[in-house]
Amino acid sequence: MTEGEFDAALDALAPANGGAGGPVSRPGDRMHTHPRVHTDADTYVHTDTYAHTGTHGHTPQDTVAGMSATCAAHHASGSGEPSGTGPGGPSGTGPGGPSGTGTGPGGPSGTGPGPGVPSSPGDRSGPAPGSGDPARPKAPTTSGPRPPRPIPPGPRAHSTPWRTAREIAGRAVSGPPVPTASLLADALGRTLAEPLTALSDLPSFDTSAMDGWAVSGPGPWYIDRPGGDRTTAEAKQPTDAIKEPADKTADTTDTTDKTAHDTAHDTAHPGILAGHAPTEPLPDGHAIRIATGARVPPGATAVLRSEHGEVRDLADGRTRLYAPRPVSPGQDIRPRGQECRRGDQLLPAGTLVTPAVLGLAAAAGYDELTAYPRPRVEVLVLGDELLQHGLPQEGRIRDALGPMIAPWLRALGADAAPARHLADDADTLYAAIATSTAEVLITTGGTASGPVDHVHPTLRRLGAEVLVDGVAVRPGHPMLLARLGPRRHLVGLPGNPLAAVSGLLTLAEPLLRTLAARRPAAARRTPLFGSVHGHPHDTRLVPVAHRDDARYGLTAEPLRFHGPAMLRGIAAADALAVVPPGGADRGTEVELLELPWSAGGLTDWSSSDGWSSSDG
Ligand SMILES: Nc1nc2c(c(=O)[nH]1)N[C@H]1C(S)=C(S)[C@@H](COP(=O)(O)OP(=O)(O)OC[C@H]3O[C@@H](n4cnc5c(N)ncnc54)[C@H](O)[C@@H]3O)O[C@H]1N2
Ligand code: MOO
Repeated sequence: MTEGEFDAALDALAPANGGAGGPVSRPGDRMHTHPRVHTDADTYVHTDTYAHTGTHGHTPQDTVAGMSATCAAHHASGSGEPSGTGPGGPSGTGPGGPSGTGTGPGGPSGTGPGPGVPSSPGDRSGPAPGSGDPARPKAPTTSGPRPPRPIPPGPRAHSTPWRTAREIAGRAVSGPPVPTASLLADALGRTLAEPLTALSDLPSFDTSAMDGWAVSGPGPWYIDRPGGDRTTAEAKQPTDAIKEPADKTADTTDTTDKTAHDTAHDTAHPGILAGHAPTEPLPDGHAIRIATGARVPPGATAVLRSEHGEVRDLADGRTRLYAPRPVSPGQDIRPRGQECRRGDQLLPAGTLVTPAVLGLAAAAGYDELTAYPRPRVEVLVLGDELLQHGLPQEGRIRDALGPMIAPWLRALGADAAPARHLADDADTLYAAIATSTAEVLITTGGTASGPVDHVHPTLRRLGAEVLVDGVAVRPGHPMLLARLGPRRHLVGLPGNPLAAVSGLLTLAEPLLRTLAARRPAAARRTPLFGSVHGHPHDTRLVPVAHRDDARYGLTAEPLRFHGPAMLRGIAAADALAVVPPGGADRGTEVELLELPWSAGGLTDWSSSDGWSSSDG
């Protein structure tokens, strides 16, 4: 069955099942919404496959999240990967015993390894379906007795609830290291360790807000030149005329109207420019041309914009500046200290240094900022099958994680060196971890229990303390977190690319956040544009895109191509939706994990500071 045929089949199913998912056919890469299906076993195809085969059964999940087992099976067979007949043996033979033995996620503290952080009250990855969590939709009713569900092997037995895992990662270190001073440019993406206090008044002098004339008192005004030579700007005007006291009652019969433009753009007499030294006081009744940002001379009472002034040659040969509209005192002058006085706190400690903060700091007189250093992170990409160039071929695939993980870590505030590629060799991995000087090591792949999955044995060999060993989240459940030593940690990301993203956001992000003293992103909840099926026990992270909806306003639209081995969905996503066990219907508000580039966050991912593991 082709992708299109599969989608058509799902569309056809929707009305038959009650169409709970809203519209079923939309353009683009959006995931189709699907009816809630009738049996618990059918609700989450991925896990069912797991349960029946004792091995991973990704294929249905790779295609569409919320779909019936029937469709999934069709799709799986159409895609060339058998459904439910994996190497793990016949249905129901997976190790782990029946469900309900207390190994499911979400129990009281102690179900996860490590420090035993209790589940947060809102942790919905905890109890098994149907256990009365009011926030979770009820499990669909079944038509007959349900056979016991075998527990899948491996990490499942140790799975830490998703929220608990995040809390453990966030508390794995007590706080950031000692702050350091750095040049402004180097502080980007770091967190201020001290309040940003104004080193100067801002503005530090009375400033013209507009190009025009600084004027003193009511008009009309004689026009001066800067530099103390009090002459008119107009060559025709006798010098002595402007040395006379201003005569506000003089005959103002025009002979010629010069437009303001003519005068304002007289480059021979540009007036007071930004950056110029202070000028003499401006006497009452006088005006002087001034540029935006220039110091307003003492005595000036307002700035008249060039487009609001009229320079007229009078019958008596004099030239005067007129303001057809009333000029209010202080108009278009930014008084000294308008934004802040020296010593004012501009930003509190704990502020993320964004480009705007750099600008403010520079404006306020800073050359350096005291901020927490970026955590130094090393990425080790494992897998002999990985190619770094060219087309996938002969069973080998391109490394998708090396190019992705290091810049993503930088966006999370880390100083990540370019990824290193290691052969699938236990001693190589051991040496790389043992000799690394990084505060955080990230490995990709090798977390499961295959013949060349060396991460667990290597951590044992290193005597590491495993804080999280498997998380009740899909994809990515084999992810792990280990303490290698004081303030040295390792996050093991699963090799499947979207599973690695899940691990990055579940374990690496909270750890790096604490190390970098970054504040957690404000929790954001958004209604789902379409239904998403849930895993029976585990939290799901599903790529979503923001989408306007007539009924719900801004919604999160689940995207297709969200299987563990796929990046197509996440690459088009704005966020990952946190789907609780049991799933969520259209319109249900779900928590979103915003992606750094869509959250308005800082995406300082371009380069590292150039450190390598040989640095001290
Ligand atoms: N018996 C079991 N087998 C597996 C389980 C399990 O519970 N029991 N879990 C499955 C799940 S879920 C995942 S996720 C993976 C995790 O596997 P590893 O972390 O050991 O990763 P690998 O086996 O090395 O690779 C898995 C998959 O990902 C591809 N890969 C690896 N690195 C990259 C990369 N840098 N770029 C692109 N793709 C990569 C690799 O070729 C494999 O296809 O284990 C399941 N198995
Ligand atoms: O399928 Mo795994 O869930 O990629 O972690």
